[in-house]
Amino acid sequence: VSFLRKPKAPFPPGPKPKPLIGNLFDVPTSLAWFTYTKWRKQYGDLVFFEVFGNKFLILNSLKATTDLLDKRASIYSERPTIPSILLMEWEFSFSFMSHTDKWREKIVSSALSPRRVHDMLNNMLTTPEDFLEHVEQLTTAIIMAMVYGYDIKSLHGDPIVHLQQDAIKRLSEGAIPGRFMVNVFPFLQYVPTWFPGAGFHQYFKDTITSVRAMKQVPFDFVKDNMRNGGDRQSVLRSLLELNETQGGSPEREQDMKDIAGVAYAAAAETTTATLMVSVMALAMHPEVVRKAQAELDAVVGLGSLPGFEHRSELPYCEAVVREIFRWRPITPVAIAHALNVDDVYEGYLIPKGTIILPNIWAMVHDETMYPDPDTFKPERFLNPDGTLNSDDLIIGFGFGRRICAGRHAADATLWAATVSLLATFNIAKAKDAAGKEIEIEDVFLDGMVSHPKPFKCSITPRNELTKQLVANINL
Ligand code: HEM
Repeated sequence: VSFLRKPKAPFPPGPKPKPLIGNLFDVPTSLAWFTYTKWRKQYGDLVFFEVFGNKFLILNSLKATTDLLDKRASIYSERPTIPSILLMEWEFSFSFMSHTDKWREKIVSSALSPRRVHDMLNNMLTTPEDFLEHVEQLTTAIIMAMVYGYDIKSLHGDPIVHLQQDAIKRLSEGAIPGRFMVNVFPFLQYVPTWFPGAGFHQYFKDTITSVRAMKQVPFDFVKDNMRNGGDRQSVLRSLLELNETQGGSPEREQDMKDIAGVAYAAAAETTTATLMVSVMALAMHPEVVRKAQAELDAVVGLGSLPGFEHRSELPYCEAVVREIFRWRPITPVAIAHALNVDDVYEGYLIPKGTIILPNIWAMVHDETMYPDPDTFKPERFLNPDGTLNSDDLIIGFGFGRRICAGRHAADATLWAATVSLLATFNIAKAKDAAGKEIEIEDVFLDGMVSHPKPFKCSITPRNELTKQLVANINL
């Protein structure tokens, strides 16, 4: 009786597909969020497209995203499978996470100890030109302490950091849509290794070795620590102890090793990139630096370091942090969700299996919410009397059941690092030999996590007092 069925609702609007290949030639191969945002003007908040029968839906507004990913979370919370990610054994990272409560209290707060931020300040004083590396070292140290109870002193020569950097580099490269044809034609994974163009087999094989080592070596470290009665707390350790109290299943132990392995990917790279945005935004906006420093001096006092106990008394600094997350989100298209049944929204059919791409970039640049969206303006989060307004949603952390599990840790890290830097250093554009300011290019690199293009800036102690403060911090 299918001919009696009511005609199905149409798909949402989008570029017109060609037979078989669909929109293969319409989809952007780099910096996708700019194209998706352009499509918003043309097609609207929902943009639908197809590539070889795979269906995609771009969500270009916060309303549509909340309506679907939050209010209908029960059907919009799967993750799509990306062939290259499976073939590299990276898939564990996208299919887990219900253990988030354990992360918070004890472990997160000890990993965020002020000592690590102070280490960064100290490094800024000694070699300010390496500021990007100091930022990366801070976030890596925090994550490694949180997940493994493992202390790093430097990014250079640390064996565990090295393993993680290699694995993540391979993930980023391997997941770029156009990098491996196997993502477009999944059947290619079955062609033999000697087949022309099958070089990806070797790449994936090496990646598997790299990913396994990246998970195994720090796991052994935690096990050793537990066996020897060490008292280093960590997420992995508390998961393993939980497993032991429940009878100790080897499969679950394997899962836990995998969960911990994702830490560097999900946590260190994202937080590093956001801190880079922080330094970039401050260097480009001297008036913001001045206002934030004035607030810090009034509340904390020049020559002292801010702590979390000051956070609620620093509304302007809080607005700066919110604006950093908004202005240049480092996960501009979040992480794809997948829909597991047919759904109808606003009169359109969204078919089962559609891959949902939340375009965070379009949402944080929505002029009805954030007028003049490309301008870095912390005031947009303040009431006229200088208190914070109610817009405290950080869109950059994603949505619904899949919202970032580390958002509190990330937010706290960004806050602590940003206000500590502001309290002790002037951050400004660097100058060339002739004394002329070197402009900072507002350019971001492509990837799952979009970093600012490396840039130069000047980081100098505010005065002799803050210089001495930082120099003596660790003594
Ligand atoms: C500024 C830093 C960070 C940003 C911008 C960020 C952003 C995101 C985004 C956009 C998602 C996907 C949300 C969605 O699918 O709707 C996500 C997921 C996730 N994040 Fe973060 N993240 C950051 C830091 C962290 C940190 C520090 C951790 C761990 C300590 C972490 C752990 C995770 C995990 C485990 C998931 C997967 C959640 C799931 O699939 O259920 N992230 N993050």
